[in-house]
Amino acid sequence: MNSHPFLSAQIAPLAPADAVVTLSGVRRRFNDTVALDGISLSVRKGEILGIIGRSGAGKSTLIRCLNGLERPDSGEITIEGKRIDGLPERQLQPLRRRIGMIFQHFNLLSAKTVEANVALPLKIEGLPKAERMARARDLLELVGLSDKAKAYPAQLSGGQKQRVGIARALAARPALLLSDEATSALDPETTRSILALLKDINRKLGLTIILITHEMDVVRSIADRVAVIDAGRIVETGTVQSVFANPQAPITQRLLEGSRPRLPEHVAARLNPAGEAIILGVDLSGPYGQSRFFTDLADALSAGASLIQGGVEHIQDESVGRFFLSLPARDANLVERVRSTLQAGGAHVEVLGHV
Ligand SMILES: Nc1ncnc2c1ncn2[C@@H]1O[C@H](COP(=O)(O)OP(=O)(O)OP(=O)(O)O)[C@@H](O)[C@H]1O
Repeated sequence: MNSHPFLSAQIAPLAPADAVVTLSGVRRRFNDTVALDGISLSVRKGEILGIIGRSGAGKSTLIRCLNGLERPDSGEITIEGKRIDGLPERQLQPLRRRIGMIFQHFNLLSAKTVEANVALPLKIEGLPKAERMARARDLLELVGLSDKAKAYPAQLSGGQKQRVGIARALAARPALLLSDEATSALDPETTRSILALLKDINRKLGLTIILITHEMDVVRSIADRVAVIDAGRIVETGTVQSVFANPQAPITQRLLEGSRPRLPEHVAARLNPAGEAIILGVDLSGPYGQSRFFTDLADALSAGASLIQGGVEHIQDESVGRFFLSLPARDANLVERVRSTLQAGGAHVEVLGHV
């Protein structure tokens, strides 16, 4: 469900019983800059939440508050039911181990082998060598790098380095994996393979993942839910399909611009409050987009509507579509019939203007 852009940041949602992470009214300012302006959200066990926003929106500050590197000025942060805001450093350390992190530039130690990098968090924990090496071997198998255990980071590709980063992040069996722009430095094909690996690990281990990114495609391919952050506030949350099908906040619409059909420029430039043709924007998601919509669309086209532009795509297992139709403004009955039929099917229909 989409939340109202102006309410979501201020009203703390009730945390679900199986929440791994809960933030409530988290604020952080740096002198005159408000980096986080009352962030409230929770992440359920086994969920993948994508947090997306432009540069400067507050993503890094949010991550740093989650892993205890930054303290909020006010508000509460709970990880697995324990308040972490305001804890002294000594008490933060064991809680920090409950959070695995992967980074854009991998942060591997170049002088250590792949298996030593993976086993490092366990060495810090004081696990005996045989146990940590056995765990490193299991993790390297999980990420498909068993044959690189003795290699050094410089001998690996970017995608392989990130696989090592993922294995290392999982070493201490974290409750939460934080991914900070983990695919931003990778090419599209490698990005897809890393995202598929994260989804696979999420399913196999039931691992909760927060993905911080500025790329909608990352969110689209693996997140269950998305939270859009802008100027330190959550301006929109919802399932990935609902946010892609019908983005509410202007910033979400801008972030999605490149990945959804748009009204052609020459039509958009001529939009007016009055004119011969009414332009409708139609957003749909779910089963309606798979069959009945096209029957209804064909009926509308044969009755006098024209299709300007549009398409349907699959987001994970659900179809999401966006279409632009033009209808003769003088035929009010037709306009109303098309509108009510599409709405009855579950589409969101909006009059964008006239040309
Ligand atoms: N230590 C700091 N001192 C002063 N201002 C800061 C500090 N850290 C962050 N800010 C400011 O807070 C705001 C949010 O910054 P933040 O780094 O969290 O954004 P971001 O979404 O992670 O951006 P990017 O995607 O570019 O990394 C920005 O205006 C930034 O300049």
